[in-house]
Amino acid sequence: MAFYSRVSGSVGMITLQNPPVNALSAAVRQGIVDTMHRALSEPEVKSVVICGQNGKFCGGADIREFGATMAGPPLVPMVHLIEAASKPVVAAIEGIALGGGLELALSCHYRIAHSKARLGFPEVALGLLPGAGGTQRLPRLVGVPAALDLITTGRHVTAAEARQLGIVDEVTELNAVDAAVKFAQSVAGKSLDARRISTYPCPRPPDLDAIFERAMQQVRRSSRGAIAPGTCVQAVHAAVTLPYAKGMERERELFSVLFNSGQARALQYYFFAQRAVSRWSTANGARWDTSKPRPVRKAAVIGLGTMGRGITVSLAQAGFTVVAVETQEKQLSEAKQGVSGMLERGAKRRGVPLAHDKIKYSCSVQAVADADLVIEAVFEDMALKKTVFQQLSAICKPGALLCTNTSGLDIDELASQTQSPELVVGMHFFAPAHVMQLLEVVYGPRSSPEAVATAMQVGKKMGKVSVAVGNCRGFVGNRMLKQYLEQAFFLLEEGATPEQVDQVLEEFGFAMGVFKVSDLSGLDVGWKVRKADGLVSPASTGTSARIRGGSRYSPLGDLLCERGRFGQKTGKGWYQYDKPGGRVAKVDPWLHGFLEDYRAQHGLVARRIDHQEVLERCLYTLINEGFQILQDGIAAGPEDIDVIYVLGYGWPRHRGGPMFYASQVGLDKVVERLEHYQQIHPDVPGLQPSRLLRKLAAINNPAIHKWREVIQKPRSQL
Ligand SMILES: CC(C)(COP(=O)(O)OP(=O)(O)OC[C@H]1O[C@@H](n2cnc3c(N)ncnc32)[C@H](O)[C@@H]1OP(=O)(O)O)[C@@H](O)C(=O)NCCC(=O)NCCSC(=O)C[C@@H](O)CCCCCCCCCCCCC(=O)O
Repeated sequence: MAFYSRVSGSVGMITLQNPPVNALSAAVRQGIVDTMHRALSEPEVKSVVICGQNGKFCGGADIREFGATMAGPPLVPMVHLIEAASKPVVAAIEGIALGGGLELALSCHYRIAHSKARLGFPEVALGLLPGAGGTQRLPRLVGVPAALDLITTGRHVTAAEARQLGIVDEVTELNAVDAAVKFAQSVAGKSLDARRISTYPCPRPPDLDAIFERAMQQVRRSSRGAIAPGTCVQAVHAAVTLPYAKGMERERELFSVLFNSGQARALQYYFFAQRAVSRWSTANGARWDTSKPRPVRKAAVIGLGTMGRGITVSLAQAGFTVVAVETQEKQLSEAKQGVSGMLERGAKRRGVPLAHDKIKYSCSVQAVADADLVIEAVFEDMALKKTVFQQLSAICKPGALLCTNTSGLDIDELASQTQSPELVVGMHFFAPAHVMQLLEVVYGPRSSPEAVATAMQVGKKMGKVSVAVGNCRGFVGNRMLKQYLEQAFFLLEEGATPEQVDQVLEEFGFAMGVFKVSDLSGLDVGWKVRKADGLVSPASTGTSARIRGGSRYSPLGDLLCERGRFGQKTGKGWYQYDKPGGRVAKVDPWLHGFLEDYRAQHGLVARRIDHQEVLERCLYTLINEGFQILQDGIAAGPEDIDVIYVLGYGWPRHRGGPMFYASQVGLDKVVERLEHYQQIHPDVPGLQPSRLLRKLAAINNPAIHKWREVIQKPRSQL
C-alpha cells in the first residue's frame, strides 16, 4: 500500500510500502491513486513528495502479479494522474528506481536522487518493455540514443550518470527524502508547464534512421533470438514518429505482444529461479534457514593455474584476505603476474580499488595453516588431489573448511583423506572463474550443513550465484552435458557435420554450438577423463569399436585427439582456425573427409538428418538426465538445474532453462520423442525416459512449480 502524511505543513508525502522493494502491487497502485487525490484536494498542501519505505524508492511493477488476473488501478492512468497534477510532485529516489518505479518517477515533475541510488529499465530482462510510458517519456527527456541504450540493455545507471543524462534534477549525499521535501517547498506554486515530460517534443537527430538501423543490428547480434530487445527499439521508434498519445497506444500494443509471449514467461520464471536457489536444501535434510555459516575472513587457494588464478582474483575482489600457493617458484612468479594483470583490468573496468594487498603469495602449503577456508585448485587428478587433502588435513587449523575445485570428481573420496570429512565440500567454479557467475557447491554424504552454508555464503560474497548440488559423477551440469555431447557425436556418425549441429543449437539460442564449445575448452579435457575411465581403446573397426560396457560409444573425439587436434589451442579441432589460439571457427574440409572415412570404416551409411532430430536428440537426452538428477536427489528442484544451465552452459535465458523448456514443450511429448529415438537406438541408455519424467508426464504435465511435490525426497539423516 501507500501511506499519506503531511510534512512541514504544506508538503503531502506519499510513502510506498511493499517490502522488500516496494513493487507496484495492486494495493500500492490503489494507495498512490487514493493519496494523490487526497493531496490534491487538501488546500494546505502546496506540493507533493513520493518516496519509498526503507530506503528503496520502487523496484517496478510487481512481477508476481503478472501470472494472475490484474486487479487494482492500472499503471498508465496512475502515471497520467501524477503528471497532470496541478501541484508539483517530486520523486525522492533512494536505493532503486527500476522499471515501473522509474516510470513513476518520470511522471513526477522533479526527481531528487540519493548518490547511491540506481535507476534503470530492466524490463527487457523479463521479456518486456517499459509499459507505463517509459519508452515514450525517456527519449523525450534524454534523447533517442541514450534511451535506446538504457531500454534495450536494461542496464542500471548510478545517480551521477542519471544526473548527467538529465534523468534526475539533483543528486544528494544526504537524506534524499529531506532534500525532496525542501525542494518541493521551493517549487510550490511554480508553473508546471515545462515539467510534464509527455508534452516535450521528442528530439530528432539528423541521422535518425541510421541510429535505429544500428540499434536493430546491435540487438539482433546480441539477443540470440530474444524478441524483447528488438521490440523495445520499435517502441522507442514510436516516440519519435508519433505524437505522445499515439505513441502510448503503440507502446501498449507492443507490450501486449511481449507480455503474452512464452519468452516473457520463461524470463520471469528464470528471475525467480535465480533467487530461489539461495534457499537451498540438501538430500539429507539440511536447509538454508536452519544452517549457520562459519565466519570466513582468510581464504587460501592451492594451485595457481587458470582456475586458481581466477578464484584468487574473485576472492580478493570480494574483500577476503587470500593466501595463494603454488609450490614451484617459477610458476608462482608467473601466477603473481597473471593475477596482478587480472586485478588491474578488473579494477579499471569496474572502477573499484585495486585488491593487490589482499593477496599473500607463497611456495609453501604451510602458509595456509591459519586460513578459515582453503580452495584446492590443482589439476583434475584424483591421486594428486588426495595427496593435497591429506596435507591440508594435517596442516589446517581445526574447523577450517576444505574445498576442492573439481568439475566432477568424487567429493566423498577426497573427504575420506581428511580427519574432518564433515568440513569438505566441492566448489565447482566455471572458467574464467573471476568472470563466470555460476558456482556449484557440492556436498558429499558427510558434508555438514554448516560447511554447505559457509561455501554458499562465500560464493555469494564472491558475486556468484551458488547452487547446492549433491555428489555424483559430473554433479549436475557436466552430468547432463555428457548426454548432450554423446548425442552430438552420434549425429556425426550418422551423417551430420559439426557445423550443421552447431547451427541448429545456435538458432535455438545457445551462445555457441556444442562443437565450437568443445574446441574452445579443449578436446583433450574430455579425452583425459575418458582415458582415466578406461573408455579409450586402441582403434579397431566395426561395431565393437563403438560399444563400451554394452552401450553405444563414439570414439570420434578420441580419434581427433590422437591426431593432435585439441581445438582452438592447436588451431584444429572440430573446425580449423587460422593459427593455434585462433578464435574464428572455419569449416574444415579435412574433417568432412575424416568423417566419411570413419563411416566407411565402420560400415555406417550417412543419412540426411533434419533440424528437428538434432534438437530433440541433443536437448531431450540432456533434459532426461536432468529428471534423473531430480529423481536421485542430486538437485533439489528444477530451478537449480535451470540456473546452472543458463549461467554455466550458455542455455538461452529466454527459454528459461532445460527443465522449464521441457515443461513448455510438454513432458508427454518429451517422453514420446525419447521413446521414438530409443526404438531406433536401443543401445543408447540416455534415450530411456527416466521414471520421474514418465511419472510427471502421466499426471498430466503439472506446472513446474508443482514438480517438487512429486519428487520423492530421501529421508533426513541429520
Ligand atoms: C530490485 C532488485 C535490484 C533488488 O535486488 P536484491 O539483490 O537486493 O534483492 P533480490 O533480487 O533478491 O530481491 C529481493 C526480493 O524481492 C523480490 N522482487 C524484486 N523485484 C521485484 C518485483 N519487481 N516484483 C516482485 N518481486 C520483486 C525478489 O523476487 C526477491 O524475493 P524472493 O522471494 O524471490 O527472494 C532486484 O530484485 C531486481 O532487479 N528486481 C527486478 C526489478 C525489475 O525488473 N523491475 C521491473 C519490473 S516490470 C515493470 O516494471 C513493468 C513496467 O514497465 C510497466 C508494466 C505495465 C503494467 C501493465 C500490466 C498490464 C498487464 C496486462 C497486459 C495485458 C496485455 C494484453 O493482453 O493486452
